[in-house]
Amino acid sequence: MELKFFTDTGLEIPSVTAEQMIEVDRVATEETGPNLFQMMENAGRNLALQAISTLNGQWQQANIIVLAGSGGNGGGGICAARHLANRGANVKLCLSSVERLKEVPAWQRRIFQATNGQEIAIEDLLATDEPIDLILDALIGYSLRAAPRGNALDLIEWANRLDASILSLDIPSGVDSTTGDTPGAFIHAQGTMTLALPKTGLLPERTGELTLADIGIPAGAYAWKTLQLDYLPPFGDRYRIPLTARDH
Ligand SMILES: NC(=O)C1=CN([C@@H]2O[C@H](COP(=O)(O)OP(=O)(O)OC[C@H]3O[C@@H](n4cnc5c(N)ncnc54)[C@H](O)[C@@H]3O)[C@@H](O)[C@H]2O)[C@H](O)CC1
Ligand SMILES: [K+]
Repeated sequence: MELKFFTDTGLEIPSVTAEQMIEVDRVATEETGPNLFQMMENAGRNLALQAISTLNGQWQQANIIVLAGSGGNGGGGICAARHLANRGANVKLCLSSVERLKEVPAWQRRIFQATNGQEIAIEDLLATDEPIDLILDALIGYSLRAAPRGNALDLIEWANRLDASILSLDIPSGVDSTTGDTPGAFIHAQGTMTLALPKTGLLPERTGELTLADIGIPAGAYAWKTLQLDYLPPFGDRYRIPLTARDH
């Protein structure tokens, strides 16, 4: 099945495999900019705003949990947790693998530690009986390898058992971003905010409501000789736009 993705103004946005998205990231970081810190900041800020919209005016009373992995996906989640905490939201951050945190997500964590938001250990989160309104899923993005295991698996199963609504960053954790396959457990998301371009595996039955977020990548990166994507900037005066996937 091949999916095509359209904005709410009817513009088609090219979709990319994980391999192509990794090349977009390489072109951005090595050739054109923005660098990883800048892209992740845009990802996290957009995710915080998307969380606030999802909570429909109730965000100041809501209990929000951010689940963050050790890579780029987790870094965007930690950044969103900071933006929410900076606005006085009640947000707790749970890291699936503190010891494997990569450099840029570790930097995000360091900044988060200066907010009023709290970090919560996995054991405490799994045992909590506090009501939870919204979970931000930033455990695994396009670098999923095989079925989720270890702490990531425990957190995916925990999140799916609750009544809370789940908003995934880039792709629901456990879903293969190129094929949409699920080699094992995966997050059952009500919404997914994907970054920069839709991924070929963002099947509507897996993503829930799909949103595309601008992380500041310029048209010249998409037109780079190794990519040559047919891309028209879709955002206008917005940073997040609804996307619809259609089967072709
Ligand atoms: N231009 C962009 O779109 C940008 C995207 N960003 C985000 O970064 C992720 C990709 O980041 P990466 O560091 O490559 O890895 P992930 O976060 O996807 O994965 C993290 C981590 O997960 C572990 N893992 C993989 N498979 C499993 C498994 N089966 N079980 C348990 N754990 C698993 C593995 O150890 C990885 O290290 C992308 O999706 C975007 O969200 C950037 O933030 C900005 C630019
Ligand atoms: K995710």
